Amino acid sequence: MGFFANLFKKKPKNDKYQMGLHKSKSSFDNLKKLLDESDSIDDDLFDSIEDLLISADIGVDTVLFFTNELRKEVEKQGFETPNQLSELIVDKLFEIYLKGEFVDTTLRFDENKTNVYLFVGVNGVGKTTTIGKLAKQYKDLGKKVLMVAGDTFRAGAIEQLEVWSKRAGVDFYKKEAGVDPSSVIHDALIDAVNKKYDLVLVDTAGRLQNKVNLMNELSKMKRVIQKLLPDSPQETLLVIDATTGQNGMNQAHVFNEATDLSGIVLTKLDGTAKGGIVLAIRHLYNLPIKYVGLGEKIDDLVPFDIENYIYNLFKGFF
Ligand SMILES: Nc1nc2c(ncn2[C@@H]2O[C@H](COP(=O)(O)OP(=O)(O)OP(=O)(O)O)[C@@H](O)[C@H]2O)c(=O)[nH]1
Repeated sequence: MGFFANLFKKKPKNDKYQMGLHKSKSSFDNLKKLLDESDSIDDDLFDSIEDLLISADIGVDTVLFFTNELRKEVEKQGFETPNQLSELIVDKLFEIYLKGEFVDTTLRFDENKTNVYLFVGVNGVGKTTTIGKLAKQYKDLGKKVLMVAGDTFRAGAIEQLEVWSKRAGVDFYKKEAGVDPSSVIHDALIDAVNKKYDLVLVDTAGRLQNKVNLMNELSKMKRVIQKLLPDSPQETLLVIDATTGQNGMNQAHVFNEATDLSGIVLTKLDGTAKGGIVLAIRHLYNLPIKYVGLGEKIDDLVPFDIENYIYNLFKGFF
């Protein structure tokens, strides 16, 4: 059974996905309109499909790869009417995402240990908000959580994180602004281990300097963490704002080269019609998207689920 048949039999349902992908769905509805209104499968149709998918931010390289695969399959299966393409498009999008392997989107969490998650990414992408939302989820699971203000650079960052720690009902560790972030992390971790915290969520400064500085700063933080906790950080998550499109892709490129990322949190998916960035990131960087932000409220962060994602983009098609 193909991905398509499986998916639409199962009908994965999650209201948050449905609402959060509302804008992106409109881009994909245009694709349906295009297939409905076209008379034949020809180069013009493929060009229009490419334009539509590029406008949904799937990215030029990924789209060209995708339509190439689509053309091959159309020829192989002898399809003639545009509507026959719908199922094939769903199957091929899955293939692009899965690449023939199981994509593990769970966050690594070692029971009976102090786990450390490091959040990196440029200013304003939603790091603080994401840390607050995730803190609440782990707290609700009964875990002892500490939020650490590792962004000592930007005025206001420490206070903003503190507000979120209160909202989530978890503890907070800070030093004064301007202090070396690695020293904050070091002292926070000693405290966290002594007090048996299950999870430490570390915010980091979001300035995108040159790659060498970024690399040095991140590797210093990791050295400090690993000296105290050799298996940590369990996760180094790059936070990307889905509304920034190709800019977000460039950030993925720079951070991926500067440090070992374990995954991505894609925020503000609710605020864009360009939700296709999910596929571009996966196709080009092989990084799993582990969580997506689907709104500003504390509950609006959900584990990324490719089935829910594709189902909610294609729901009106069939
Ligand atoms: N709609 C929507 N807004 C979000 C989401 N995540 C974060 N935001 C908003 O994005 C803005 C920036 O979020 P922050 O968490 O302050 O971003 P940051 O990366 O910590 O920024 P700096 O502290 O400047 O580095 C805030 O207004 C958030 O409410 C999301 O998933 N959806």
